Amino acid sequence: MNDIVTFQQVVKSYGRKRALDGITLSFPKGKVIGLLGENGAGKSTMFKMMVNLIQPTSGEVRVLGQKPSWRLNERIAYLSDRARWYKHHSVEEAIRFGARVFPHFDLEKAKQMAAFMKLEPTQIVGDMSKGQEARLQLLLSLARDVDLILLDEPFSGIDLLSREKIVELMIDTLTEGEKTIIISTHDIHEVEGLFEHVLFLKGGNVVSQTDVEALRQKGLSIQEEYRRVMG
Ligand SMILES: Nc1ncnc2c1ncn2[C@@H]1O[C@H](COP(=O)(O)OP(=O)(O)OP(=O)(O)O)[C@@H](O)[C@H]1O
Repeated sequence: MNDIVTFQQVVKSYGRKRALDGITLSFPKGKVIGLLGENGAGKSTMFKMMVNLIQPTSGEVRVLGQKPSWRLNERIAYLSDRARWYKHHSVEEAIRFGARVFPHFDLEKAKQMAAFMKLEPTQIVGDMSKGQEARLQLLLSLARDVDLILLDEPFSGIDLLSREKIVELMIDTLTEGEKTIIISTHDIHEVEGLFEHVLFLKGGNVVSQTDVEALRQKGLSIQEEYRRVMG
């Protein structure tokens, strides 16, 4: 199995609104993948389907070769674009809580990432800035030793320099392994170096998908390709 997630003719309707319009695509295994598209293109809807939070109106989704289910979610880390952490927890407590409740959580890795992301162990979530909380959320997902990591807009609220550092850390730690990471973001320029494969979504359908190496060989950046296919 070379594809970790597949969508076959997937439609999702909310009343008369079609969030996904018969989408057929597959996400290759073992890569860092960008799921890119304008507001309302259907990215969050796709993530939620992969973790069984919503079901397709019609069509079929397969994740790790199976129908999405709560049981399968043990092998997936999912960071929602609306995620909030417990306000009263300190960074240290959040990490210990993560180790208790999330399957395959690497406590040591989480502590190292917190230090790298300049989060003090005693800092309280309720007192954090948006960007600090976003860093905490991100590390709690990245510290899980799972097959598939889904990050829905993980960098929003994180300032430019911190984002660049975090992206560097992710490039160092993620691009070599077996894991598949799917990331949606609007900050394409700053995370260019992270992606190995990109999918472009528009109006509930995939308009293009390509390996980033193939783009580079054509002398194109992801941002230039985005403008070309979305324009
Ligand atoms: N619960 C819902 N009820 C009605 N419409 C919805 C619901 N959830 C999503 N939609 C609609 O489905 C479409 C796709 O939404 P989705 O959140 O998947 O987009 P997105 O690509 O993640 O957007 P963004 O980049 O703004 O986060 C949008 O038009 C949105 O308004």
